Amino acid sequence: MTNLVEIRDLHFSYGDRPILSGLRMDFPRGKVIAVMGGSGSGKTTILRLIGGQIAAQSGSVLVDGKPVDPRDMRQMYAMRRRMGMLFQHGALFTDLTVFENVAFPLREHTALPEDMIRDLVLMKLQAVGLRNAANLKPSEISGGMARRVALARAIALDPQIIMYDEPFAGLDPISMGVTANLIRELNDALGSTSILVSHDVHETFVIADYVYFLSQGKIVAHGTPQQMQESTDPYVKQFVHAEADGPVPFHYAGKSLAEDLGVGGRA
Ligand SMILES: Nc1ncnc2c1ncn2[C@@H]1O[C@H](COP(=O)(O)OP(=O)(O)OP(=O)(O)O)[C@@H](O)[C@H]1O
Repeated sequence: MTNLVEIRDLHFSYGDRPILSGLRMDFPRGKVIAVMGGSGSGKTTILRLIGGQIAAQSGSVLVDGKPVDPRDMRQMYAMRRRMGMLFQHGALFTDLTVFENVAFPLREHTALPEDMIRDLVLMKLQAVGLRNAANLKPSEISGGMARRVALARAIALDPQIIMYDEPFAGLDPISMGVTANLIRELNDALGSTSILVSHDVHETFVIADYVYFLSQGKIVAHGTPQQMQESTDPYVKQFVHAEADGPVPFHYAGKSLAEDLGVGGRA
């Protein structure tokens, strides 16, 4: 099977508020797949459904051919061991050193002897260029370095799937480029499949093999970064060229301003 993750006819709502409707997405093995879209369009929700933190009302999420079922604790534990996640605010443990932060998942999920944990942690830190920062605390490193430590921690168990939620948020342009290159290099070195949620068109298009554009819980466009660059679709154009005006809504859906102000009419 070429797809490591497959989403089919997926519908998800929070209470009676529909968030995702009729989603179909493929995440082929070995590729970096980006999910882009406006704020609140449901990108993080997709990651949480793949990670089994929430369950869809209908449709399916298959990981390596098996349906993700959050109620099946045993299966979820085994699946999550093969997933690395780097969340937007995936903060490091501030009281632990860089070394101990990266060692954490190894200690949690394996019974490896200490000398092997040490070698694995140092190899992961070497991969992100921070082997010599192993003994520092998070307060002693920069924001860009902290993101790289979080990356080393996310790949500590050599995951099959690595999910990134806004990995470039809050980084300076140089750290952004470094992080983007690392995401691609680590994906290829580990032979994993990366799912990248990002707003940052430039960095994302440099490293992604394929891009999905989400708007209001639906896929509105998909293709290679080059196809997206050349797209004439108004959603894609607005997003790719960072235009303020276009179909991507600025307001959170709900009552009109006129209704809220009690002045009648429809805005
Ligand atoms: N626990 C929750 N309960 C109710 N609604 C939620 C919950 N989490 C998210 N939502 C809503 O679901 C919608 C999709 O959220 P999601 O976090 O997936 O969006 P996103 O595309 O990742 O947005 P952003 O880019 O701003 O992080 C949003 O409108 C949000 O308000």
